Amino acid sequence: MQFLLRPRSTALSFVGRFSDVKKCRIKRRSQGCTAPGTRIRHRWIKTVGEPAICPTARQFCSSAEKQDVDMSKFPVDRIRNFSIIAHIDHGKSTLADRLLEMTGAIAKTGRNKQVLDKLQVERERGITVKAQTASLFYQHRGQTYLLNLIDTPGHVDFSYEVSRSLSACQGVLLIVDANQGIQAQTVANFYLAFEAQLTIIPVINKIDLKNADPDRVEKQIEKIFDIPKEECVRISAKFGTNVDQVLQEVVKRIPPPTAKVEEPFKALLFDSTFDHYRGVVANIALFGGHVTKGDRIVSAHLGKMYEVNELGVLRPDEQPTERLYAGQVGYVIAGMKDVKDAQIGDTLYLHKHPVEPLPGFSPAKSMVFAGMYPTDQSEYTALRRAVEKLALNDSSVTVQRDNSLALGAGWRLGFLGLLHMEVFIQRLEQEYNATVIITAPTVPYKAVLASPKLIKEFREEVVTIINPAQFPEKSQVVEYQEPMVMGTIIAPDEFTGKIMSLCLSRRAIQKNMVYIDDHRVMMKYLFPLNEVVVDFYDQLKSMSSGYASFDYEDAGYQLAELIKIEFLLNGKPVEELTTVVHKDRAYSTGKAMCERLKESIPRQMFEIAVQAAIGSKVIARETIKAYRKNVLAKCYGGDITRKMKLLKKQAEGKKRMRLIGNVEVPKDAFMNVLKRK
Ligand SMILES: Nc1nc2c(ncn2[C@@H]2O[C@H](COP(=O)(O)OP(=O)(O)OP(=O)(O)O)[C@@H](O)[C@H]2O)c(=O)[nH]1
Repeated sequence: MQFLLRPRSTALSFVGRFSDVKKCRIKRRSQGCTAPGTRIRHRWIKTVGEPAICPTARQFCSSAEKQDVDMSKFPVDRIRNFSIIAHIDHGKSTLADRLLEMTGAIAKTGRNKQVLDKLQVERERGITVKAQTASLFYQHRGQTYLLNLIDTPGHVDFSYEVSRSLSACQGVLLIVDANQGIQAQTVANFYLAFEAQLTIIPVINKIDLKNADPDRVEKQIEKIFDIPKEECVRISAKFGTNVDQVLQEVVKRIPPPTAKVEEPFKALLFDSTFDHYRGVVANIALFGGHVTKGDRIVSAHLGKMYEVNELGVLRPDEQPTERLYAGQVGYVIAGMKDVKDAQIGDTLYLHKHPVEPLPGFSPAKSMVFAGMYPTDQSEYTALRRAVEKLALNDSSVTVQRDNSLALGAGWRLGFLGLLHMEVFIQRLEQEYNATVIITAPTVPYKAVLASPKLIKEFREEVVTIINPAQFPEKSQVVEYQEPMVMGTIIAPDEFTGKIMSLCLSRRAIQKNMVYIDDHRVMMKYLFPLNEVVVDFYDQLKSMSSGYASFDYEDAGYQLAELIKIEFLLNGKPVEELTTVVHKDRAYSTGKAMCERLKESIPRQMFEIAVQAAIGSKVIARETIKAYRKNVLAKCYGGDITRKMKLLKKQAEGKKRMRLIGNVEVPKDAFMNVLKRK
């Protein structure tokens, strides 16, 4: 029988025999460490059937292979800090597995699969959501090198994770799939690294595939990125082919950090997580000096002082050490109670030795907003706790309290994109057992206000509207603006015509089109964010048989003719259905939503008018017919005046119901209409 355990003294979990680990106590059920079939018994987690697939478990098994290196004497010129970046699924995490194995950080079991993807949602979806750091010791020509690697996510929604990881590095491995070639996120990630002036090593992965064409990919890299093909490394991360060459190139080509141990302590806080027992665990890159357990440190941005309780390196699990030195990447726990205390991009310094803060980086910008409510209001408090905890671990989510007449108390949440939103909700459901109603996503519009009353109310002239219900009327504004994005599409040229008409239908303006090789084109389009946020990528994928890739970046705001559509049930507006659309979409959206509402609301004793309206003008209408109760059923023959009296009474009853707007709308009707299709 095997047990998955979490010893009290360390953050490590491992699989072992009961007798080996009697003294250990489970601290908590750690994220991602529970395999299907795992259940908690007493204070132990017992794995039933399959042994736990806990990645951290395997790493502990390899602890014997860990080298003890005296970091105080470790020369900075033998440190390399680098990130692995690529388009989604091009093999970043698989390469990270091989690098961890080859440097002895984890045991070579043949079963290591995306070891650094620790969250349950990451393992289920097979994608990286959170960047992960690992410190490796590598022997090269008789010398030990310290390699700090950061595995990053590939999806556009998480590119903020990539850019902040790059701030702790001097170089990157740019992975490109030997079969798919350069894709949209390859280009986006290349430019992130290029603009940060990092050394870029192109790595062509999956050369074992039958359809691999590394020559073609090398040509693409030469043409698009202007990197000579001789600089590319060809590997198979899956089978470990040439992976050693990658390590050699890292040592040879990526420069060491310029940090000096003699300088005062100066560190960039580039990532953080929240542990309920120990508070904030901040990942830092040291740009100078050293920090020791017990030191008093200050965060430059907030000016708050903390005492370092624990620090160490990530190998890839936390391994506590006494000190961290210039050039190293590691973690500190310093009694920060809230992730907001650990502002990403902040500079840490020693209490008595203030330093010039590092440039840092701007906070993540929410691209998509949605309302979230408990399915049952009695679960509000539990859900509030879950949202707070999860938001602590994901500082790129913005949370504001919100109230809805139909759905009760809830929140308006801001996300970096739709996948980010889905991942957040999946984590709420899986990690906190919460069930929620999520409203239709909307993008942040801007309105330049004309009405002095509104300016006073909002306390500014240009307001950002994240809740369509608060969208100001046209008469009250000078103009509306909508967020724009610069989209990059890469696809085989046979699909160019179809893609162009799809983009046109999404109000996009073509900016550029180049051939990246004989058969593939790269197109640049300026899109309104609203047009790409929901289903654009799905449509693009299906029309190109899965061959097109898409990425976008923020491109500011543009003037737009926007219209607020309200939905009414028997004349009463339903606030949470209010939608903002471009004027050209108003009629089609109004009609489609009315039809969906009609399908979702059951027939009642009176007729229900479902209307879409722009101001006082109704633009679409559906009618839900009443059940006609036969009040005359018991009147056989008889007096006509009696029949008329009964029918009049029934009509009055219906009128009264309509008048008080007593439409019974089942909760799932809202969900059906609000939910994205
Ligand atoms: N045949 C083959 N498959 C590979 C190779 N490297 C990775 N894969 C497979 O490609 C898929 C994606 O690999 P990942 O390592 O998860 O890719 P990733 O870039 O980390 O993905 P994201 O984190 O989601 O962006 C997995 O099914 C891997 O097994 C390789 O060298 N050869």
